[in-house]
Amino acid sequence: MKMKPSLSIRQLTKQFDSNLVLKGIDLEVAAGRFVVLLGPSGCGKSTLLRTIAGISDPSSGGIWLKDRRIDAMPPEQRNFGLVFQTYALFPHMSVEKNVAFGLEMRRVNKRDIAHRVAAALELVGLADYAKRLPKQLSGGQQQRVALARAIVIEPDVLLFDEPLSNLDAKLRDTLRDDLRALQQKLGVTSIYVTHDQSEAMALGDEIVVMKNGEIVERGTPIDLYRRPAYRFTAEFLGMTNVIEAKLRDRACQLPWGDVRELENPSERDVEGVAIRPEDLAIEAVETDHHGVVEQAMFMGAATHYWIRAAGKTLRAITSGGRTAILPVGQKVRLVPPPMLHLLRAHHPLQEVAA
Ligand SMILES: Nc1ncnc2c1ncn2[C@@H]1O[C@H](COP(=O)(O)OP(=O)(O)OP(=O)(O)O)[C@@H](O)[C@H]1O
Repeated sequence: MKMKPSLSIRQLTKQFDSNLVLKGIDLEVAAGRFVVLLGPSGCGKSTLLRTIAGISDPSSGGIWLKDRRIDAMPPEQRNFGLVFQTYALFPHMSVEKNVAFGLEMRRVNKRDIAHRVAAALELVGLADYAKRLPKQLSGGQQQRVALARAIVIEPDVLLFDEPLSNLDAKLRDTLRDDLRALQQKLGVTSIYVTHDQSEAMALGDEIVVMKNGEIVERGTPIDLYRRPAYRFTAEFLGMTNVIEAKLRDRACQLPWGDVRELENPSERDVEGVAIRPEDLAIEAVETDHHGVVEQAMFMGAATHYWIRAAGKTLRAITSGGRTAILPVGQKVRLVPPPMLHLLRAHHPLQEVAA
């Protein structure tokens, strides 16, 4: 397999009129890595992806593919494969013609085109659909055609902008798993935009968390989930409870009196401790309670609780559906894990600016 290049984005900004949508993005994507840009609507993920694709020009900064600067290059010369939320297939062309289009533009010879189109359709599981028109396919199949069209050109980089969001839940999971397997097989450097945290965790070698046109932090899904530096990441990635606690040396005291050790006691500018809902056990009690069940929702594999305690609503998730569900109004004790993790309030750029 040909070695795929890395991608470097340096000090990239994008301004629409007076609106600074990207505020100096620095991002390295190592060769063959699958990096997910995750953040709430409007944080600039799509703008960043479109700038990498060359559909949108940066206001300042640069983009390098290995050591070749590409930000002034027209999109068609970048050799990037793009897959968008809307499939953007040519409606009057068959599946194979749609997939062949990029190769015809590159003046690849006919025999090679036929061979490569067949191989790409095989890879996305559509070998039997070559002669169909897009309208004769389901949404999931149309997105597979778009994927075949993106990979058939043997791209240096694959760019995805919420490609699964028009599909229903079941199809979305299947296509997500297939997409990941395909990316690993091809080893193509990939950037994927989503606002869905579970999609980001399932797909990414790394997740880059964005907020207001800036990168908050990046890391592997496990690191960001288990040890986020910032409150924003913790809340965006796992509905984490953030609790104001009194800090005492290497430990903290929770509002209901319990004392717990800290995983990262030397952290500065902290906003609270993190307790993920699945780590917060609850016990029904009659006296000495910490909180009261505000809402309970049975979800099959788990039951989700909203507990009113310490002046706020905390989330708790208990696994298994075998035990009885605690009723609304039930008094409970909260049992957090023995070791807690401190969260920082500000993200790095704010700290630099301060
Ligand atoms: N062509 C444009 N002209 C003016 N403003 C734009 C343009 N494109 C995007 N914006 C603005 O840039 C900001 C970031 O938009 P962008 O689409 O990149 O966000 P996003 O994180 O991808 O959100 P979503 O998930 O909703 O697409 C928004 O405030 C948006 O209104």
